[in-house]
Amino acid sequence: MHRILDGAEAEEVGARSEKELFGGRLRTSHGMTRHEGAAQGARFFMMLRQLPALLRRTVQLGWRADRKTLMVFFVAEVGQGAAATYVLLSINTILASLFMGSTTWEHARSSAPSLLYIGSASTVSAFLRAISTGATNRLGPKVEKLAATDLLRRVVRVELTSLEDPDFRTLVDSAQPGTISAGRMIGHSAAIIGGAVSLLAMGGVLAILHPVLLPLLLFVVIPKGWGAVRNARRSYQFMQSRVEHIRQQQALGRLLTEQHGAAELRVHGAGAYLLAHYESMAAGGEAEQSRISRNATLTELVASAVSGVSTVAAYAILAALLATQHMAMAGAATALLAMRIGTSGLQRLVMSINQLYEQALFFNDWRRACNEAELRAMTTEGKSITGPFRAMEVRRVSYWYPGTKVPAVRDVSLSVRPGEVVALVGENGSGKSTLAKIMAGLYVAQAGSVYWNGIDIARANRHEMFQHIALLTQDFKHYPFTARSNITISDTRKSDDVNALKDAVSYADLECLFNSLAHGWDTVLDRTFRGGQELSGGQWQRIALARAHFRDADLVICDEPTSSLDPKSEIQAFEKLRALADSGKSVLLITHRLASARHAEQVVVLAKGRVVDIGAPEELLGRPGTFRDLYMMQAAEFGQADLPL
Ligand SMILES: Nc1ncnc2c1ncn2[C@@H]1O[C@H](COP(=O)(O)OP(=O)(O)OP(=O)(O)O)[C@@H](O)[C@H]1O
Repeated sequence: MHRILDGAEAEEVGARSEKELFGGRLRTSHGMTRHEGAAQGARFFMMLRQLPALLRRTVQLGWRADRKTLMVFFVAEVGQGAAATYVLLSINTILASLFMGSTTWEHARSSAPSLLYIGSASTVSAFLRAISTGATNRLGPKVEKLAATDLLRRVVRVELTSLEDPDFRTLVDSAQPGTISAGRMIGHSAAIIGGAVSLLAMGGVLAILHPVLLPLLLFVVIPKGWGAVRNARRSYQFMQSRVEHIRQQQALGRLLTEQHGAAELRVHGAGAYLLAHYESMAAGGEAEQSRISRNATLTELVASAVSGVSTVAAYAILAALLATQHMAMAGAATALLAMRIGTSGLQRLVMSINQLYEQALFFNDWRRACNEAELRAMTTEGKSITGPFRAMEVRRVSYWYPGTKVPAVRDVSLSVRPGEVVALVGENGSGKSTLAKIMAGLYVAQAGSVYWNGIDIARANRHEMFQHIALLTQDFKHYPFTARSNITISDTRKSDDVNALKDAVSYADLECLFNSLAHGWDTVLDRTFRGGQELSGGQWQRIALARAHFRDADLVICDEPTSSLDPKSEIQAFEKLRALADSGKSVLLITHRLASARHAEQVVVLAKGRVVDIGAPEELLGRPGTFRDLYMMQAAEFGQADLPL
């Protein structure tokens, strides 16, 4: 049986796991997600100051999600407030009549219609409450969906470098709860608006009865509000300090459950090892959460005690007003009723404000992520790229990954023309993939320029440029969709074009495979879905080839496109890429198979980010240099010492 660890022990065990797996104790920095309110301390009045803006934002979201339902909600809430005022004032009239002293049959009879009206007003109020609850329940999910899609729409457009930036990733991750918060804020805002309307009604009645009753109401409720806000701040700060931990814990959880890598995990016995670390990392969070709950209970107790004392004082003052004849009996009875209703209403109001504020802290992360994603979006402006591809010129380009001092690509120049295969070769880490991403317009070089048909792509509309490019990378996506969608996803504008699909399938020699799939082209290529099927690595690579072909782009960028193919298929694949170039397309080919580079018009050899050799393959093989050395090394491995000169 597991021994329950105390807080310090659990923290220590969690820290050990983090060090072993992730190289150190995690930063508890909030990165971009630091929220001023939580950092300064969410003071009650600061919260009240923010309330109008919060309500405005929630209403705006509700308006965007479903304006008709929002209007219905408002009408129902105002109606409830009016009904509550009417009921209370009518009760006061009846009580006044009863306390006149003579409880005669006439008095009772004259009160009967008022009682009937009170009953009707209460029924209407209940009816309106049901309508406003229904409207709130309908709006919440709609707003949540709106917030989630708003965020995804923005994130999907950001520059690739932003997705590799850990701060931005943390921000996007911590914005996820914010989308749920947006939905919840509708409910809390509804409660605030409804509560404020009925409180205004109660306050109005109390003010009519005696002005001192109004501040009394506040004294009872303010301590509760203070406690709630204090706890909201704690739980937000806790969540923020654990965002990084939670991400890493979730990564461990995924490793334990996902199919990819499951075989290795079992054979190497890494499952139990990772599970143990998962448990110890979770223990740290658990201990912290228990500490926060203890503090929250303490705060609640203090708040309830102070509020209790205020309630006793309020009733004592009411009794004093009655005793000193500053208030009539009927008025005191109505005031008691209004105080009772008002106190619980005000308490609910304070709680709703607090809950709205708590959700707003997460919602603000969502807003921050949306704004940041907007700032990091790839521009859709710039010079238009139209007409067929004529040339790409790379001139003295250098690129540094964010936070690195050594450039991954330095001072590189080359060109690509229609009908050419340009092969990028070089050792691991020499900068080939980075250069390909720069040429694809995914990274913007810090020095030098890339020109597409003479237009500097840093100043061009890159979305238009992408329409001319197909990308086939080493880590191409295995979409958990049908075989058909896995190919047509490269150009969704023509996903119904059966002839283009057939061409792509035939290009990648996939006919036999597709005919053998249980549901043909409609088979889902993921075993974790019912009826799904898994493919081999080589078969997946053919799907990726078909995907690139389906796009029918001017420039095809292939990063190690054949690493999983058998020798025969590999030779065929290179022949197909050659044929693609012969049909007028351009191919940028990254490969470690130097024999295949021989079919290129131009070979560019990279070392430590620099071009160390460039020229036609025969030319490079004919003179001493890196390409010739590497080629000889590979040839010797296959027992072909002679160069194919
Ligand atoms: N996202 C990244 N952030 C920071 N550094 C990176 C990133 N990607 C690559 N690098 C670094 O940039 C350098 C060039 O990497 P790149 O992937 O371009 O090499 P490559 O020639 O394609 O290697 P390989 O043949 O192994 O695929 C390497 O030192 C690598 O560590």
